[in-house]
Amino acid sequence: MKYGSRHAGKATLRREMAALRDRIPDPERKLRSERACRHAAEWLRERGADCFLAYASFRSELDTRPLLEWGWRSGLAVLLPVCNTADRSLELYRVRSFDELKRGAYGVPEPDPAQAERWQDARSIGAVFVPGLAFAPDGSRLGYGGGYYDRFAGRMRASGGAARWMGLAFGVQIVPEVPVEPHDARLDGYITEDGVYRVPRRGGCSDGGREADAFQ
Ligand SMILES: Nc1nc2c(c(=O)[nH]1)N(C=O)[C@@H](CNc1ccc(C(=O)N[C@@H](CCC(=O)O)C(=O)O)cc1)CN2
Ligand SMILES: Nc1ncnc2c1ncn2[C@@H]1O[C@H](COP(=O)(O)OP(=O)(O)OP(=O)(O)O)[C@@H](O)[C@H]1O
Repeated sequence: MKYGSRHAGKATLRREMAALRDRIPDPERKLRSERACRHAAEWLRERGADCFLAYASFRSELDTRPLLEWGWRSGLAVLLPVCNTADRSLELYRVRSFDELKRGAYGVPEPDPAQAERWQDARSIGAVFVPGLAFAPDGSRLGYGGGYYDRFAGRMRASGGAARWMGLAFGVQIVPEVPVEPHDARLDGYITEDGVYRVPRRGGCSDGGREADAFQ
C-alpha cells in the first residue's frame, strides 16, 4: 500500500511516510526537488511576494536549497526558523547565505543567531513553505509531532499575518487523508514537482474540495 491505511494513527503514518520518502533514489530526489522549487519560485513571483519563510532540509526531505538560492538571487527576504525546544516555538531569522546556518535541534540546519538577522515582523511574510511527512488535498498536514508549525500558525494569526501557507514536498507525500486533531493548522495548498495545488475555498455548496481540479 502506498500510504497509511484509512484509520492508521499519526504514529503509523509518520513511520510509513518517512520510509516512503527515504526510498527516493538520490538522482530522482535532486530532480524532483529542483522541479518543486521552480514551481515555488514561479508561484512566489506571480504573487509578488518579497518575503517568505522556508525550511532548511534534513533527513530525506525535499531539498529546498534551489528555492533559497533563487530567493537570494531575486532580492527577496529569505527567512528560516530556529526551534526553541523549551516551549516548542519557532523564531524567525533572515538568512543571506548558507554560511549563516549551523546544525540545530534535531539535526535540522538552522540560522546561527550570531550571524543571521532576527525577524519579528510576521505581517511582512507573504508565504510560508511548510515541511511535513504527509499532506492531503483538504489542506491537512502531518509533521514530526512537535506541534511547531501549529503553534506558529496561531501566533501568525494573532499578529495579523496574512501569509499563504503551502506545503512543499514530494508528490509521493500527498495522500487522500491525514488524521487531524483540532489544533492542526490547515494549509492553503501544496507544491510538489508536479505543480501547485490550492485547497478549494470552504463554504457555499462545496463538498470540501473532493471534486476540485488537481493542479491549476
Ligand atoms: N527541515 C525542517 N525543519 C523543521 C521542521 C521540519 O519538519 N523540517 N519542523 C517541523 O515541525 C520543526 C522541527 N520539528 C521536529 C520535531 C520532531 C523531530 C523528531 O526528531 N522527532 C522524533 C520523535 C520525537 C519524540 O517523539 O520523542 C523522530 O521523528 O524520531 C524533528 C523535528 C522546525 N524545523
Ligand atoms: N497551538 C498549540 N498549542 C499548544 N499545543 C499544541 C498546539 N499545536 C499542537 N500542540 C501539541 O503539540 C503536539 C504535537 O502536535 P502534532 O502531532 O499535530 O504535530 P505536527 O504538526 O506533526 O508537528 P510539527 O508542526 O512540529 O511538524 C501535540 O501534543 C499537541 O497537543
